[in-house]
Amino acid sequence: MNDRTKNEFSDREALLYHSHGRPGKIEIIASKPMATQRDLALAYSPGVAVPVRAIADDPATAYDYTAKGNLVAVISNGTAILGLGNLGALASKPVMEGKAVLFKRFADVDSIDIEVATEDPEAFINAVQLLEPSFGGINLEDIAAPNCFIIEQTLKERMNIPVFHDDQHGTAIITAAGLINAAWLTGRELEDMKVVVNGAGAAAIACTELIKALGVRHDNVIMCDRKGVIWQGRTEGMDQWKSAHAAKTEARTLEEALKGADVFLGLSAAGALKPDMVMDMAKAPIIFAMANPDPEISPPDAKAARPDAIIATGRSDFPNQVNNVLCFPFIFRGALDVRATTINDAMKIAAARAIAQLAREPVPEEVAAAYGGRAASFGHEYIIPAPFDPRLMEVVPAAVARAAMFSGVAQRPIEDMDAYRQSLRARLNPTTSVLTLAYEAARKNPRRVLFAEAEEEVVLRAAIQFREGGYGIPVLVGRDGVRDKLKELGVADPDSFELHNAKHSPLVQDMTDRLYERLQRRGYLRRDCERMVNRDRNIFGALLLEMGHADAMLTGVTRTYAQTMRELRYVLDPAEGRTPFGIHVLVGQHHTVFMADTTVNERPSAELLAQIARETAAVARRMGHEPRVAFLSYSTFGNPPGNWLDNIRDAVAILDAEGAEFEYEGEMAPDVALNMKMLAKYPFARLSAPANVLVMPGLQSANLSAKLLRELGGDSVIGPMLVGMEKPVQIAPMAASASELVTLAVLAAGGIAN
Ligand SMILES: NC(=O)C1=CN([C@@H]2O[C@H](COP(=O)(O)OP(=O)(O)OC[C@H]3O[C@@H](n4cnc5c(N)ncnc54)[C@H](OP(=O)(O)O)[C@@H]3O)[C@@H](O)[C@H]2O)C=CC1
Ligand SMILES: CC(=O)C(=O)O
Ligand SMILES: [Mg+2]
Repeated sequence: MNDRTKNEFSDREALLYHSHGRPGKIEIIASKPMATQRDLALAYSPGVAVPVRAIADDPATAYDYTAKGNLVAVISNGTAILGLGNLGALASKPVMEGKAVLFKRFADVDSIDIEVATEDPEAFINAVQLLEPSFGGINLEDIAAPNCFIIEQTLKERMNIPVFHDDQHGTAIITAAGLINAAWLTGRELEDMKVVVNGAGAAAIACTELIKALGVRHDNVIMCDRKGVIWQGRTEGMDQWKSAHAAKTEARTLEEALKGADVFLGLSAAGALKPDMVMDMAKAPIIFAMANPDPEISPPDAKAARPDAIIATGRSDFPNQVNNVLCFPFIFRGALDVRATTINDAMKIAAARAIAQLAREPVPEEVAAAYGGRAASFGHEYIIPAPFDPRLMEVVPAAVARAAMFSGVAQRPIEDMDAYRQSLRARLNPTTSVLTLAYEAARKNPRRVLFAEAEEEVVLRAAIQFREGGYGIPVLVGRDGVRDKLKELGVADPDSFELHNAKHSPLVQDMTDRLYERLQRRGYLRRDCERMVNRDRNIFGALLLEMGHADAMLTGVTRTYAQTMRELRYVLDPAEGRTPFGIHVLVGQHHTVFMADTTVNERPSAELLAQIARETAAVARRMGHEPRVAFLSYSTFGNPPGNWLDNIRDAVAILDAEGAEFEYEGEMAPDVALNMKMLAKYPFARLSAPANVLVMPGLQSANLSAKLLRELGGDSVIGPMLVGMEKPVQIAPMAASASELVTLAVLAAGGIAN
């Protein structure tokens, strides 16, 4: 099934995403040096024996000497994979790997997936309980009811670390948060609401229990399963967990149950709710269709049937994503940080209330972009924060940690809550967040980005991703065969891509006139210009940009950087009063460093070094970092002496004279700039912490360093970003991947790099 109409991607792309490069979504990275014989002697035998003995003497020290305290296992037997049913342990692995990386992405929790091939609850319990030494917490996932209840309850009793069945409690917490807000918006009290729950499995039972604990009355809830209403007296297909929620009612079908109901909570399967069933619901009904990947009813169908409804789904591509991803990373973060022995009801309710409260608060400007084009103020289309809202990381773990401390399950209470909240913020790499925000800003304001080298498969894949991610409209430059290639890449409607080919373009005459006007006094004849327009894709593309057929341009994979720059400069000028230059951004989990000028100016003057410092500091700020600029040199404050230092010293003096409003210092060697211990040897230096903006003394050292880091460094590298051109244009590295190209296209369109 190639399902582009339903999803933002085709099935082929989903498979490519998973198989590309290293198969799967997860890898393990060593957190300690492993370079030398001595490192190995410490990491493994004989050094490792020392922590072994320490842990044997005092088991609590495992949290000090191993990764246990920040490590969660995501464990499944694959009996209820999303709403796809029992497809087995192996088939659940992509989901479990996905959950593991979401733990890392959203809350810096290290996580590993474990698939256990048994449907026998006792065998499953035995397997998991034996894993206690390895982990700080256990996240059970996609295990079908009713065995999931037995499994979780037994493991909670037998294990002394948090055990949390995400489909039950993560879902219940986020459902409760959404429901509290939807009730508030529609002027309802929880105790008066008539609720129909469709599904009677892991998620449905736990959601029902939590909303009842929060005030929804037992008599006001009707639960349905595949056989219809679970009514008091029904015997078929029952178990003790369903019986506990059996209703005293004459209704026997979902349709009957929904008459006059205020709320539909769907935790069942795709398409279970038909539009005509919602017609008889109460005024301003609340419809949470949470089955994944496809909801019980699509939001457009629900909206068409009931325009007055508040509608939520489990998906990210509709407003109001009620999905446990909003909960599980953050609840574990809080639980791990206080070394909680369990995740109890007080912690769950604290998480639900914190999430509900966050949605009611105004969204700060720097977070607004995270909401893309969607409503970002509390209302029908925004009852719940989006998972990539960075405030969740600060608010939810802190609420959970506090509740754990008050309810007496925290083994290591937090002494300074303010400092803890700060440390939570620091765990999120701002560049990752800013890139997310840049992506969302692009979705909010989609621009036309010209991909000048559309014959290249990598460029076409980037253009497809760019369009289907909703980041903007790709404008392609390439020959006619490009449409066949689009088809080969799974695009059903290649004609819907705007393609410019100089061979047929009616714009060539006009372009030639413009180029001739620019170049006639630089020794070019009109026929030279005509040839350039017809033959050079960068010149042709830049003219399209110049003439307003695109808002930004991306090129670079078929020619060297310098050659591409030369071609672009026939058409495009630097922005007034600025000299273009390049920035590489080095992104690690715990640090981000901006390095400039890595691409354009061979020996920058003092004035240019000062401009590079100023503008790179501004880019760093736009990406969420308070800049601390170091002017790098082989020499630190005059030692060793040399002839190349004057420019740097003059650049510092220029910034002094103009009263630059960021920290800067120089000249200094990279180890001084980046290492606090070295920096401390120069107490007069005006950097309060290691530098995060490195202004390089010349292109030789800058370009070499950037390329070495790109090829050898463990961190990921963004860029180079070209800044200072009159029009947003980016030159990608020749070896750029499709996702690197998409990032550059987004940065160009979104203005971060300009
Ligand atoms: N948005 C979110 O965050 C989450 C969503 N979910 C979704 O909830 C659903 C259930 O997951 P989970 O509880 O883990 O699975 P379970 O297997 O434990 O439960 C499934 C339940 O759904 C019922 N069901 C299935 N089809 C229908 C139908 N057509 N009409 C009525 N009831 C039906 C089953 O009925 P019976 O008992 O008769 O077999 C069963 O009670 C999935 O679609 C899942 O994706 C789950 C967790 C989180
Ligand atoms: C979101 C989730 O956990 C599920 O659909 O199973
Ligand atoms: Mg699940």
